[in-house]
Amino acid sequence: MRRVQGRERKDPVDKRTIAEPYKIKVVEPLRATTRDYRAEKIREAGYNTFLLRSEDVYIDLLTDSGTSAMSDNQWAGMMLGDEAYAGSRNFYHLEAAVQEIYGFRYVVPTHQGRAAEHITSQLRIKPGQYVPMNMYFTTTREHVELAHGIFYDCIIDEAHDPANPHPFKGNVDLAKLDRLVQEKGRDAIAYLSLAPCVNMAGGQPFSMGNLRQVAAWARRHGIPIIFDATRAVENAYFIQQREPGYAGKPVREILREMMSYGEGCTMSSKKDNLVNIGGFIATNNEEFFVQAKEMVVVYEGLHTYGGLAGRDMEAIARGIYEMVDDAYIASRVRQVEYLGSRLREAGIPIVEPVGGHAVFVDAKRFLSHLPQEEFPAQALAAALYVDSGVRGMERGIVSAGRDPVTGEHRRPKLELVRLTIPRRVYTNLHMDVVAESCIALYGERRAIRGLKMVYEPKKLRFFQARFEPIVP
Ligand SMILES: Cc1ncc(COP(=O)(O)O)c(C=O)c1O
Ligand SMILES: N[C@@H](Cc1ccc(O)cc1)C(=O)O
Repeated sequence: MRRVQGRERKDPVDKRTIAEPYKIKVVEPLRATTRDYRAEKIREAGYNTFLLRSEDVYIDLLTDSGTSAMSDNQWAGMMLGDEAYAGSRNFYHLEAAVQEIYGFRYVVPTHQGRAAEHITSQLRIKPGQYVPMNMYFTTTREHVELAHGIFYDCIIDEAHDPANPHPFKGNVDLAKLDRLVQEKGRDAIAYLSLAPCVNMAGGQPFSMGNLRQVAAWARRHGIPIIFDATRAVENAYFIQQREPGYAGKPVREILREMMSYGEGCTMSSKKDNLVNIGGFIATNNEEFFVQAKEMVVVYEGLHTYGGLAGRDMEAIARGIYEMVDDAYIASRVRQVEYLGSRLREAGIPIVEPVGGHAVFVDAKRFLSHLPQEEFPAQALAAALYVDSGVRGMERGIVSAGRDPVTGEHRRPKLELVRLTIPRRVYTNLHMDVVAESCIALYGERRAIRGLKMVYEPKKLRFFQARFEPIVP
């Protein structure tokens, strides 16, 4: 594959490059640093990439959350912010965009996704109830547990195997759902929380076929589906590309069909919606809507702004229409695949297939000389930063935290470093720099030492934990 700022069509007849469907109008300089400087900075940051200053990072692949480049249309919308406390016109634009594109009737804005999760968990979970999810997400599970609910993993087993090439590793295993109902009874289940493009599995989509079956199961048992719609458009793109019957169908229609199987969703707009801040709850359940509106005023702000400025709601509304542009979403997901293909060609172990928002390096295989107690993914993310100033994120034993009942480390099968690609921000030459750094490190992998944790926060420990190298 040519190293150019576009990607090549798979179609052997037409080998022409497809470029990004936008041009760059504003740029932000990047700062290069030396290796010694970075070694000092990561030490000061306790070997945790979350604790680095962004100005010390060269290419920032920590997250795709809130890091998108907004369009000129979104920036123009920011100038039309109606900063009224109540009834801002931008709220009505947001509401209309969600109704039109996601298809849910009622909308409650929140300042970001976890606020929507907080309100939903508190209102919809009775203590002791289970919430089946297609793999955990850190904040979602935390809010389930804070509401005294119990997380239940119902994703297919293939999702826990980084090398398994299943095209829809985000699928739900219906036998696991059946088992839960048989053992605990229907009333022990609060709702099904389904995430498109499952973050912790590597950005893996579910298929429409699987979703239809899950929806039929849920209807039969009277259990609502509440999506975590954070990366739903990326999932819609994979359905378009991989699922029979959907080729050539606009992602906009696919997304609408996906959402039609749910009662509602929580949303972190900081991803698919192409903005730097925001989120919402959307639902067709009027009773839940009324309760959520009552609760949002306690934690976020009035129900027509939910912790957001008018200008932020306008940017989300416009981003919602932009995200369903087929050319945009193809370009976004193909850039992720481009980085994945460079690593794959070099023999670096990554999660296959490559997901929608990030390439996940398999630290277990990359650093096979380190046991999981020495935090291989944490060590690899730190080493990558020292090598090139590229910032990724640990997604392994540190992220998994401790079991609330036993207090023991949870030991996920996946021990990964996530290289997360912000939307419309970097070019493929940046991806080449990232790939070259991973390749160089792979050559020197035996020199990477394990870490010990010297500070461990009680909740969501990966954000602030501190480490030191293990001295042999
Ligand atoms: C799948 C998923 N759900 C929920 C959230 C929570 O969203 P936020 O960061 O906006 O609070 C995130 C990111 O944090 C996410 O990736
Ligand atoms: N949702 C964002 C921010 C985040 C990162 C890690 C987390 O565990 C929680 C939130 C992301 O996935 O990048």
